[in-house]
Amino acid sequence: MESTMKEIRGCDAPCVLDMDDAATVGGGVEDTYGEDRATEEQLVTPWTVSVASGYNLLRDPRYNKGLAFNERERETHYLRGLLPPAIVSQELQERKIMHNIRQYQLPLQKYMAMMDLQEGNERLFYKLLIDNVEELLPVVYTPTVGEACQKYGSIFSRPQGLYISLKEKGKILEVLKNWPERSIQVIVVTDGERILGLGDLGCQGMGIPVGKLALYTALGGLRPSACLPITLDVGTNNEELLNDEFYIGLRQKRATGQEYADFLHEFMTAVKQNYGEKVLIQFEDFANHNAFELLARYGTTHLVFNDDIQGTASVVLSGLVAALKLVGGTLAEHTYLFLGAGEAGTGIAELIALEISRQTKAPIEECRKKIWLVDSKGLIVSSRKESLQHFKKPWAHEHELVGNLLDAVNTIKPSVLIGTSGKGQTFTQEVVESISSFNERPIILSLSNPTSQSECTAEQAYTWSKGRAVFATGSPFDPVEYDGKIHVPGQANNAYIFPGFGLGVVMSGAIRVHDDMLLAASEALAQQVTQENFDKGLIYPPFSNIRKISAHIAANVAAKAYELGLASRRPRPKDLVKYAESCMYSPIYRNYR
Ligand SMILES: NC(=O)C1=CN([C@@H]2O[C@H](COP(=O)(O)OP(=O)(O)OC[C@H]3O[C@@H](n4cnc5c(N)ncnc54)[C@H](OP(=O)(O)O)[C@@H]3O)[C@@H](O)[C@H]2O)C=CC1
Ligand SMILES: CC(=O)C(=O)O
Ligand SMILES: [Mg+2]
Repeated sequence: MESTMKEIRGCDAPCVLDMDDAATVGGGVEDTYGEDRATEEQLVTPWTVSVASGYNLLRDPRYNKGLAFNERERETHYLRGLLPPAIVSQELQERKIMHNIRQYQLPLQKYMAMMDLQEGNERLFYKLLIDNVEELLPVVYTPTVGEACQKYGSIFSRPQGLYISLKEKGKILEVLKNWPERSIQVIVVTDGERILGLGDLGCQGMGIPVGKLALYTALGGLRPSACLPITLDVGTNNEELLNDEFYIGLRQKRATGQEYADFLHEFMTAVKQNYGEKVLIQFEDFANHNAFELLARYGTTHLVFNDDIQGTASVVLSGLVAALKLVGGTLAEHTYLFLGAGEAGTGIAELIALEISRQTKAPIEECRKKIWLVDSKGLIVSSRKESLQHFKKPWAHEHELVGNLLDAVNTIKPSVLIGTSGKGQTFTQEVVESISSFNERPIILSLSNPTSQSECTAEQAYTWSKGRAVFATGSPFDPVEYDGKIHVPGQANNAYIFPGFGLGVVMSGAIRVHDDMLLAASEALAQQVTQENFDKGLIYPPFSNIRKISAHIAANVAAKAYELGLASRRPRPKDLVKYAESCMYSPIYRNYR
């Protein structure tokens, strides 16, 4: 087919796609905002495009290069006198900033230095993050981002992302138009009600979408300008914040019921109207009483993905598949016990059951019986069914009541113990010793974030299991020496999945997320674990290879989207891994004419 080609947004290198994908108006220019179609009575936003130079260029994070502007650029862009004479390379700038960041004692100081850099020189920020990912991930992401959200009001200097509060009800579309970028591919949105395991942080949850999207770019190669962090401020029930003079959000209790639903619906409608069908909307850190409903309600009309339910499930399934190489057996031959039956817990449980069903051809209802969950009231069993939230009901198996985790471990005798409770120190010595007494190599995952909420520490897991646990955590822990051997805990965090998953969705032009795409992401991640990793007890590959890993995840996800008929970008690239790599944003400075 003869097709007109154009550059795909979000691709650093020119990528080829079919012009038929883009809605065009006369003259071939996209009328994304309907300005050309607007009647005289309709209001339009007066967008202008200008070339930055001089002082404005130095103040524009996207184009600022600091002392890396060369002589010619300083001349042609009116920078003479605005910079000292030295010209330095991006590499030297990177070394200097890393040196400075390492001087800070407190993680929060490092976080603030990174945020300053992001707001001052975007490419340098991403170069640092990509080149030093293992060192800086805990700074811009969990655990430090949790502390940053708790103190967001005090450390707030310049706004990041888009704040949409109840005050903007009826005007959400207009608010979206205030955002300076027009070609958005991924939105991460929160309402701040369940920020990590820290509870309701209201409007201060903004640190999470900002951090997640920084990872979309650094780890997954999505262009920064294509990423939009959004916080929906529907109030907060956190009394401490409501009484905090530095709190930055609405001082009112959370909207609920119809008011909440209408507000969210206006938001979802406005996003589609403004950015089209193919913007990926990632729900993040919503409380479970809204999260499941939002996913179900918008899963058939919008391109939505819940990171806490789906991304976490995909990363944990991958870790379990890899762990089988260390402990033996098939997924179906293991018994699983969760502490925590919310978004993460039931999301993971369902994907494990789905994969077991796929492997064994047994009905999913049968496969679920291998999986048990404990919530704050004890083991989830059939006699509790009536009072359970809907997402727990499939896990209410026949069993007598069991009141606590230790008794559940002793009764169920799991080989895999997974913590998704948001409560720290709940995998006690007795619990770890018990599971280690009937498993040669128990699999123990303490997924709750941040570090303070981890169900147990790495040191506790290895010591109490006498070095036998296959162990991973949601937030990073240092390696532990036990009995003369170094044990390296992996980081079981959805950060392995969502950046590559998002890239796969965007590059294939997928119009919906399907469970099989989560399985494809999971499978691709598990394939990246090497023998060298296994030898250290790792069930995840190191983050230092994450861009390569993300390209493989993206390719597998895109391949599945094509197979399912959900991909709209034609023609399908032959080599999806190469294509994914070619689409990735590079933070290297550009030369300006
Ligand atoms: N590593 C990763 O990639 C990810 C980690 N997480 C972490 O997982 C944690 C949970 O998140 P999420 O599932 O969304 O939260 P939810 O609020 O949806 O679920 C929490 C669950 O834990 C249960 N629970 C709370 N306290 C206890 C307790 N003391 N004993 C037993 N059960 C308890 C709750 O019980 P009840 O229902 O009775 O209230 C609920 O079922 C958070 O810390 C989050 O940071 C989340 C996503 C990804
Ligand atoms: C990692 C993550 O998404 C969470 O803890 O909520
Ligand atoms: Mg989350």
